Amino acid sequence: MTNDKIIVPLDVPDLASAIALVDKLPQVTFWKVGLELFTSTGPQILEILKSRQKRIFLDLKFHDIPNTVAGACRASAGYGVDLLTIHSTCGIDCLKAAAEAVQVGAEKAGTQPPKLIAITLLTSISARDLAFDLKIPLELPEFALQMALLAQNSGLDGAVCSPQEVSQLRESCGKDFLLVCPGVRPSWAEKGDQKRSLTPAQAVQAGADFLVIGRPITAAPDPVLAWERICEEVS
Ligand SMILES: O=c1ccn([C@@H]2O[C@H](COP(=O)(O)O)[C@@H](O)[C@H]2O)c(=O)[nH]1
Repeated sequence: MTNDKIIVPLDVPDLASAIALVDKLPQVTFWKVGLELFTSTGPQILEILKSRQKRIFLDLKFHDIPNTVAGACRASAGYGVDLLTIHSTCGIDCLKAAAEAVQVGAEKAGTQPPKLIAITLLTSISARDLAFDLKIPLELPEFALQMALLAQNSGLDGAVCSPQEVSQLRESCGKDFLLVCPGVRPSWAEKGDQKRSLTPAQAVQAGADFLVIGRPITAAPDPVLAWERICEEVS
């Protein structure tokens, strides 16, 4: 069974483990490469995924000053990946510079630019963490919405949000703004460090374009069975 809405993260320490996971789950069409694997292997994993006709979400969550982030976005766009992340809290100048940089980088490399999407608020942050640790004086849903609108007004293609905020963001940002949801947990899976989760079916019903689901699949005793159960629930 395949489902193009589900992105599976390759959160593993090295190339051999990544290839083993891709081989174990040939049904998965969209893989996410994040900080751990990219730091350990560099772009080699991207070439391997492309040679297997997989779609790629390069989730490096850039957060720096505009000049530095623009350089990183230009370089990333040259890899021909499908999705790329930056934090909304980089600010408007940085978001605008990043949006322009992916176009320039892709054009220079002769590839399609990735969809640039902004992290609104990490799904591991609770309302309590936001208020008491980060001292943000806005209600969590309002903060996530403002971060999504900042990204949209800066010319980005979409946002990463928890499934708990997706319906509100969909209503405010419109149908063409990509909404990608990590923090998705089937009822039978452990939440781990995810603090604002919903089930796969609930996340899709709420308006998510893509679900990022990792450990419930990759750490399951039988990853293929876990994948099948989730695909069934979503369809
Ligand atoms: O707010 C965010 C942004 C990114 N992620 C990433 O998604 C996956 C989730 O993996 P699970 O194993 O399903 O928890 C992971 O790679 C994170 O880096 C996120 O969780 N929240």
